[in-house]
Amino acid sequence: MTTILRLEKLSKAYGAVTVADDLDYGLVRGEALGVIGPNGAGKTSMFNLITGTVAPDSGSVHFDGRNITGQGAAARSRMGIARSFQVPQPFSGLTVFENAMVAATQAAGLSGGKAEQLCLKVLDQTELLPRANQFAGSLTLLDRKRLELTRALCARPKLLLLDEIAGGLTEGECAALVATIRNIHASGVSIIWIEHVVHALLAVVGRLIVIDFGRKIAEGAPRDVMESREVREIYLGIEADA
Ligand SMILES: Nc1ncnc2c1ncn2[C@@H]1O[C@H](COP(=O)(O)OP(=O)(O)OP(=O)(O)O)[C@@H](O)[C@H]1O
Repeated sequence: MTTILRLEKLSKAYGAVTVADDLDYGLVRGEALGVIGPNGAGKTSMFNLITGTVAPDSGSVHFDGRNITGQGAAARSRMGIARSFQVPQPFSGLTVFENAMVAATQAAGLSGGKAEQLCLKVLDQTELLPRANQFAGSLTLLDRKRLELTRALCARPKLLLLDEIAGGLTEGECAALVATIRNIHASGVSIIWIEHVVHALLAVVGRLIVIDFGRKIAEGAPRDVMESREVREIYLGIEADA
């Protein structure tokens, strides 16, 4: 078992607001890790520190055997780190296929037939192939989320960061999205998934961490973590001895 990602004593503050406080954990290659925590706990900031759009005040990020702390976002993307955003950000005036092609050419650096082949493979995996010629702006919320996954996968990532991708979906749509994410994970991509829709998260991840005020306050098997005093007290806002 090798570690694909390691955060070492990572800290970041915006003035008085601490978004990362000595964050320290690793991700095994091929693992799916879930992240939960209250609003404003610093979860998205953690993704910004991993993707390199934000620099830490101290600590380091290691990916695929290299210290990448000094690397920018573009370099990290080329190394194999991709993310989906909380609010899907497709090019609405382009078709689904064209959106995928932008990612395959810009992020994966492919061209011509190779880029097209990758797009078709990913669209099949994300179940968007039947919508390939539809404008992104006309997609349902579920399909916009699938397009967000498609764009991230067309960068050919080793590590996929999912930021609250299940929010706003109906139960049935959520189940369909979970099936797609399980499929992506089964193909070998390592995943870190931040999610408030906990039952969706638990259907995919093998380990869970809890972040509060930028600190990792619990970590372990999902069921143990969900039943822990820290989660009851801080995440669910229930007194531990209630
Ligand atoms: N660039 C910034 N400048 C100043 N404050 C920031 C900046 N980015 C984030 N913050 C603040 O840091 C805190 C953590 O934000 P972050 O988005 O990381 O939390 P989160 O856990 O992802 O929250 P949510 O679950 O609501 O998405 C918030 O109080 C936010 O307002």
